[in-house]
Amino acid sequence: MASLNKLAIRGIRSFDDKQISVIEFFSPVTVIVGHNGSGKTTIIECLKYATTGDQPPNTRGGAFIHDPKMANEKEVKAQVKLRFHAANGARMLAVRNLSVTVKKTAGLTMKTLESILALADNDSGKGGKRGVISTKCAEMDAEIPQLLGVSKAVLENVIFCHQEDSYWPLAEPAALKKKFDDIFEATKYTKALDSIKALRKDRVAELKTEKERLDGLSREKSHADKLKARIVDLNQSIAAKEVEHDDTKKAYDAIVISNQKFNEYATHFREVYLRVENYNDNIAKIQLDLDESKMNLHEMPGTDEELEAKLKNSDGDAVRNRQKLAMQQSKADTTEGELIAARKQHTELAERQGTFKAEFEAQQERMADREVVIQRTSEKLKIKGFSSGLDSDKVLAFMSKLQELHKKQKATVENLQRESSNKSEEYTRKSAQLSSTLQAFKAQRASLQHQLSKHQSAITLSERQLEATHNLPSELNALNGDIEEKQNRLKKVQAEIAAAKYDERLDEKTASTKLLEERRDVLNSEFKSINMQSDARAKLQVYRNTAKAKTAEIKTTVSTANIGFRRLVGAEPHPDTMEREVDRVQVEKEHELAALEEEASSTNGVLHQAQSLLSSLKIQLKSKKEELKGLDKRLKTDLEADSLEEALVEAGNEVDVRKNLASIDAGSSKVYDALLKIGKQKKVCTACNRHMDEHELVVFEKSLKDQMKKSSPESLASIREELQEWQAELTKLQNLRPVLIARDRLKDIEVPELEAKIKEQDAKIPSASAAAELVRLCSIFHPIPSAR
Ligand SMILES: Nc1ncnc2c1ncn2[C@@H]1O[C@H](COP(=O)(O)OP(=O)(O)OP(=O)(O)O)[C@@H](O)[C@H]1O
Repeated sequence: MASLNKLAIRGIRSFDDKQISVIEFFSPVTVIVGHNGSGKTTIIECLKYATTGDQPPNTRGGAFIHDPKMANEKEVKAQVKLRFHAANGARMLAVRNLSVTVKKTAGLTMKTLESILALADNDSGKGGKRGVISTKCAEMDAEIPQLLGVSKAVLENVIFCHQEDSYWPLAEPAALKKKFDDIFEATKYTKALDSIKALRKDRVAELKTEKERLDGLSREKSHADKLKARIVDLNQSIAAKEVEHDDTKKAYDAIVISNQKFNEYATHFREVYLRVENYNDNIAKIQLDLDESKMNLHEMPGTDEELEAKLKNSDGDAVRNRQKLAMQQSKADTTEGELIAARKQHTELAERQGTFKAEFEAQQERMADREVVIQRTSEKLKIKGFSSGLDSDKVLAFMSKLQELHKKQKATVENLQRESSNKSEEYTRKSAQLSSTLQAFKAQRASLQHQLSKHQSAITLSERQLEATHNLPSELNALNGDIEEKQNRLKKVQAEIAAAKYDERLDEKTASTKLLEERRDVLNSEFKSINMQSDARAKLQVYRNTAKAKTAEIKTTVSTANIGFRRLVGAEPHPDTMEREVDRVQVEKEHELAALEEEASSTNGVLHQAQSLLSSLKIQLKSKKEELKGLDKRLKTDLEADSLEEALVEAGNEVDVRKNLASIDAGSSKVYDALLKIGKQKKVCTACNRHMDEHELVVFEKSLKDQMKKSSPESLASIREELQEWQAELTKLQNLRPVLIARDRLKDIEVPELEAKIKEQDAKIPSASAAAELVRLCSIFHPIPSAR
C-alpha cells in the first residue's frame, strides 16, 4: 500500500523561499493543526501539486508561489519535494520547481522549472541519475498516481480536494456524474465503449465491403458458371452445326445434282420453246396462207370423191397438228413449271450461298481473332516468329510450342509449389522456433524483472533497516556488504542480460522473420502469376481446340469451294493467290455477263425489230392484198374482155362507128333513094360513076337500102343511144386503166415484194429468237464466282 513519507516546501504561499520546511507523515495518521492562515491548506495544496501537478484554483499568474514583494525579491524560486512509498513498495521521490518573476509592469510571470521523479535511493540522493524515471511534468503527472495506486481523479477530488472544490458532491448532475466517472474510472470504460462502437462501425463497414466483395465474387462465379454453361452450349451448338453442315452439304450436293438436271431441263425446255415458237410461226403462216387461200379460193380440179378424200386427209392432218400442238403446249407448260421450280431452287441456292458466305466471313473474323490472340500470346510469352503471316502450319507450330511451354511451365509451377510448400513449412517451423525462443526470452525477462524487483524490495528493506539501525554500524556494514553483493549480483545479471544480447538477437530474428515473410509474399505473388498463366494456358487450350475445329470446318468448306474454284478458274487453288484469282475470274465473268446482257438486249432489240417489221409487213401485205382483191373485183366487174386494151379499142371503134352513123342526117336517105332510083334505071352508081351489072346492082340496092334504113330517124335515135352507151363504156374502160395499172403493180411488184420480205423476216426471226433466248439463258445461268 502506498504511503506518504515526507514533504518539503520552499517558497509556496506563506512558506518562505529561503528555507525548506519539512513535514513528515506518520502511520497510521498525521494530524495537522494550526491557526487560521498558518498554512494548513497550503500543505494539502502542495501535496496535490506534488502528486498531480495541479495548482489550486484561482492561482494563475503565480499566486501559488510566495509573493516576491513579501520576500522583497524580484524573483522567487519555489520547490515542493515529496517522498513517498509507491504501491509496489518502492521508495519514490518527486520534486517540482517553480519560479515567479516580477514584471516591469508590476505583474508576475510564473515559470515551471525542472521536475524529477526518481527512485529515492542513495545515489539519487547524491545527485546521480540512476533512478530517475522521468523529468517531464506530463509524464510525472501520469506516473505518480499510478505509483500511488490511486487515480488522479481520486487524488484531486477525494484525497487532496481543495476546500474551495469540496462542494462538488452538491454540484449539478452532469458535473457530478463527470466527477464520479472520473473517480471510478468509468471514463476509460466509456472511452472503451466508444472505441468498441467505433471499431464495431469500422468492422461493420469492413463487413459491408467484404459482403460486397463476396457478392461481386459470387456474381463473377455465377458469370463464370454461365460462361462454362455457354461454352458447353457452344460446343453442343458447334457439334449441331457440324451435323447441320453435313446435312447442308448433302443437301447442297443434291441441289447441285438437281441443278444439273435443271440445266438439262432448261436446255430441253429451250429446244421445246424454240420448237413451239417455230410451230406458232408455222401456225401463223398456215393461218395466213389459209386466209389467203380463203381469199383466193379457186375450184380444185378433180372429182368430188377425190376432193372429199383430200378434205378428209387435210382434216386429219389438221387434227393431228392440233393434237401435236396441244401436246407441245402442255410440254411447254410443264417445262415452264419446271423452269419456275428451278428458278425458285436457284434463289434458295443463292440464299444458301449467301449464308455460307456469311459463315465464311465469320470464320475469317474468328481466324483473324485467333491470329491476334496468337500474336498477343506470342508477344506475352516472348515466342518469336509468330508476329505475322500465320498460316495453318505456323498455327500448328505455335500450338506445339505452346504445349511445350505449357509442359515447362507446369513443371516449373510444380517445382515452385513444392519449393513454396517446403519454404512455407520451413518458415512455419522457424516461426514456431522463434516464437518459442521469444516466449522463453520473455519468460526469462519476466523472471529477471521479478528478481530485479525482489532485489529492489530487498534493497528498500535494507535501506529501512539501515535507517532503523543507525546505531548498528556492524549490521550496517553487513547489510552494506549484502547490498553490495546483491548489487553485484544485479550488475552480473544485467551484464548477463547485456551479454546475451537478447534484444539484438530478437531484432535479428524479427528481421529474419520479416525477410522470410517478404520471401513468402514474393513466392505467393509468383504462385498467383503462375496460376494466372495456367488459367491463360487453359483458355488458350480451349481457343486451340476451337481453332482446330474451325480449321477442320474451313478445310471442308475450302475443299467444297475448291471444286467450284477449279471449275471457274481452271487451275488448282492456292491460298495466297486464290482470292485474287477468284476476284479476277469474277471481274471477267461480270464483264462476260455484262457483254451477254448487252448482247441479249441488242438481240432482243433485233428480234423485236424483226418481229415488228414482220408484223408491219404482214399488215401491209394484208392491206395490199385486200386492195388487190378490191381492184380485181372491180376489174372483173367492169371489164368483160380479157384485155383492157382490146376492150378499149373495140369500144373506141364502136364509138367511132356510132359517131359516123350518127353524123348521117335525115336528108341522106333521100340521096340514097335518088341514087337507088338512078342506079336501077341506069345501072350506074352516080356517086362514083361506075357501071353495075345485075348482081352488083342487087348488092348496090341492098347496101343503099341498109343505108337508108340506118339513116332513118328511129335508126338514128337508136344509134345515138348506142353511141352514148359506147362512150360511157369507153370512159369506164379508160377509168379502169389506172385501176389495172395499180392492180398489176400490186400483183406483180408490191405483193411479191412484201411476201419476199416477210419470207425473209420469217427466216430471220427463229434464229434471232433462238439467239435472244440463248443469250438470256446464258445470262441467267452465267456463273459469277465470289472471292468469299
Ligand atoms: N502569495 C502569498 N505570499 C505570501 N503569503 C501568502 C500568499 N498567499 C497566501 N498567503 C498567506 O498564506 C496564508 C494562508 O494560509 P492558509 O490558507 O494555508 O492557512 P490556514 O491555516 O489553512 O488557514 P485557515 O485555517 O483559515 O484555513 C495566509 O496567511 C496568507 O496571507
